[in-house]
Amino acid sequence: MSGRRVVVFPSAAELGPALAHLVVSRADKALLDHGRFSLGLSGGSLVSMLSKELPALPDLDCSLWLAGFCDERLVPFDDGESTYGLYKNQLFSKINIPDSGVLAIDPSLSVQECAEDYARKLKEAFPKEDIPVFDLLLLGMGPDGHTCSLFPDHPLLEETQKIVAPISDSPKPPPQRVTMTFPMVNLARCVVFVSTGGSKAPVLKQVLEGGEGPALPAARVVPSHGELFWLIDEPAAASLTLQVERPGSAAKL
Ligand SMILES: O=C(O)[C@H](O)[C@@H](O)[C@H](O)[C@H](O)COP(=O)(O)O
Repeated sequence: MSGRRVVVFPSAAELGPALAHLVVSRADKALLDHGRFSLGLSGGSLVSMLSKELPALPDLDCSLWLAGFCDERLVPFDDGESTYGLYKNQLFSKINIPDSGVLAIDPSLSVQECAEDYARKLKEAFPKEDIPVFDLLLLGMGPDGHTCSLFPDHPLLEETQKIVAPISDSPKPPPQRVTMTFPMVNLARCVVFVSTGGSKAPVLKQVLEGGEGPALPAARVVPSHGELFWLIDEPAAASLTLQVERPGSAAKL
C-alpha cells in the first residue's frame, strides 16, 4: 500500500467536486497507462454525488471507461433498489459511457448463478489478469462497518478463492446480493471510501483508529499495492484523533 490518506472536507457539498477530480485524474492516468479506465461503483450516497458532480465536469469523456459494480442487489433493474438502475437513470444517461462499457449483473439468475455469471463477465473484461485489477474502486461504509456486501462476522470475509461471491442472508435488505470479495478489492490500483454525516462518526473512529474485537470489514480494505483514500466530512470526522488532511474546497487529490 502507498499509504492511507484521510481527507476531511467541511461538508459533503465540498467533498463532491474533489471526488470528481480524483476520478478524472485516475482516469487520465489509466488511459495513458493502458488505454482504458476501469471503475467500480457502489450504491448509497455515492450514486447521487457522482451523478451530480461527474456530468458537471467540462469535457468529460467516458468513451473508454469500463464501469462495474463493487456489489449489487439481486433485484430487477427497474426496482428502486437496483444500484445499476439508479446509475443508469441518474448517471449513465448523462455521460458518454457506451452500453458495452457497463458490466452489470444478470438479475434474472439465481444468486449463485448470478455471482458466477458476473465473475465470468469480469474475467472476460480483464483477460490478461488472473484476478481483475480495477483502476479505481469507490466504496461506501454502512454504520455497522460493512462495505461492498461484506458484513461484520460474515463467512464471506474469509473468502479467498472467488472474486465475486453470492450472499443470500444480507443483514441489510434486500437479502440477496452479489459482492466483490477482499482478494479482488485489495488488488485495485486505487480505493476511495466516501463517508459523510455524523451518524458515521463512531464507526469511522473504530475503522480508522482501531478498537476492540475483530477488524470491521471496511478496515480490511487495505490495497496490497494501491492507494487508499478516505474522503469524509467534518461531522463524520468528529471523533477522530488521528492526523488528517484538511485541504479546503478546491482540493485536487
Ligand atoms: O448496498 C447497500 O445496501 C448500500 O449501498 C450500502 O452498502 C451503502 O453503500 C452504505 O451503507 C454506505 O451508505 P452511504 O453512502 O449512504 O453512507
